[in-house]
Amino acid sequence: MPERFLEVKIDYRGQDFELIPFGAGRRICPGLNMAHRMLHLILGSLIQKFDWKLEENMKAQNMDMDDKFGLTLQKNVPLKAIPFKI
Ligand code: HEM
Repeated sequence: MPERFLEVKIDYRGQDFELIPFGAGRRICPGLNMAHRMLHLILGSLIQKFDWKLEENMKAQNMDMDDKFGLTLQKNVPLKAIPFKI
């Protein structure tokens, strides 16, 4: 639910410990600014240039959305999204 971050003023640059995708403190990711710029471009390009489908016989409503316990949240069963050019 990415929309849970809309309207929320959480700093992702290592100030609010409820969200630290780049770590925090002295060893914080030095690529943070570059990643922040690139991510929007990459994600935007993937959405604009391709349509996406699930594996054969897989329906969105049957997708396994369970997660694994750990330091970061990972899907229990990896999502295989197949791009096809528009
Ligand atoms: C979405 C993209 C990225 C994420 C989520 C990410 C996340 C992280 C995290 C969590 C750490 C560990 C920080 C810590 O120990 O507190 C880290 C370290 C590091 N990242 Fe990134 N990173 C990203 C992109 C990049 C990019 C684009 C570069 C370089 C161009 C980069 C270079 C590094 C380096 C060199 C370290 C080691 C820093 C150190 O140990 O002092 N990262 N990153």
